[in-house]
Amino acid sequence: MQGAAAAPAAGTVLNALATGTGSAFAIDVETTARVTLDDSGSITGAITDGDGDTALIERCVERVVDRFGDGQGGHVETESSVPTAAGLKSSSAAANATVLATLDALDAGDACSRTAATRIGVEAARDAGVTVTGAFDDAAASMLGGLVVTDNDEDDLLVRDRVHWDVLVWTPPATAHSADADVERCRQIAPMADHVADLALSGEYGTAMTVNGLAYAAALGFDPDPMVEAMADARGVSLSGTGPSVVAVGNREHLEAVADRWDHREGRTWFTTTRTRGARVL
Ligand SMILES: Nc1ncnc2c1ncn2[C@@H]1O[C@H](COP(=O)(O)OP(=O)(O)OP(=O)(O)O)[C@@H](O)[C@H]1O
Ligand SMILES: O=C(O)C1=C[C@@H](O)[C@@H](O)[C@H](O)C1
Repeated sequence: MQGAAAAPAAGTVLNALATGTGSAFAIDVETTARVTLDDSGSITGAITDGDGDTALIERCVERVVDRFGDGQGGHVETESSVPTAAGLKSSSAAANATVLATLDALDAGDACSRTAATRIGVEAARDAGVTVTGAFDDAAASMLGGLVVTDNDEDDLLVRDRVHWDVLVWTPPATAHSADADVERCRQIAPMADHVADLALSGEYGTAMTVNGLAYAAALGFDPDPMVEAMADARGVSLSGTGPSVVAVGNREHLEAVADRWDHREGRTWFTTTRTRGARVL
């Protein structure tokens, strides 16, 4: 019994750590998961070309088998072009790809809606301790594609919209695991997060992103300079997730000027686009 699926990474409009309301959009880099199920009764995981923690993907297989299978064991392996712990939702992409690949292996894709599949990955992320709120915002953006606004306390989708932006990403060499973020500091900026939620719910995504980026950079101790350097040429720019990546959206011509300014920075500055298509079975 074999299955395979791929899911995209995402960038942030509103980080949910302050209030539980979050917003994110899918970007065109993805993680692929291949799942083989057998009668061994135990589940193992591997990351191609990586030695990261496989607890999340193993837990995803386990949760899907518990619900739709018959006690199968097996193996899951992911391959990814999404940098890990960089703020680009690598965990959500890995979880979604694994959940869909396992459903595919069980031939149970029709028995589980995409929203239900997203919630299984979110529960697995909570089990594995790689998230603060469950990150239903990141997971829904990755699973459904486009831009979402969500209530992460209830794992509810509030808005799904299509956006068509070029996206410039600066990924510094450092990493920052979401689970290690200073949640108390983030809660102190709740009034700003409420304002960002209002902007996002009225479709002012670019401005929402920029206010979010400045507020979270201040709360989490990141340098606001890359955002200041982008503001004149980007529709919106934000620290993504709990950092350290910074994501600017707009059109390519204007973002080239931002890329020139970011190029001297340590790490990688790279272009992608938003993505309307979410996760897919291969
Ligand atoms: N390709 C992958 N295969 C398996 N597990 C992965 C993969 N990518 C990420 N993970 C899991 O997700 C964890 C990283 O989650 P974390 O939330 O810290 O990073 P992120 O999702 O990239 O960041 P953010 O939530 O700020 O966007 C890793 O420790 C690992 O357990
Ligand atoms: O772990 C979490 O709960 C989160 C992590 C970041 O990606 C945030 O952007 C997201 O809103 C919530």
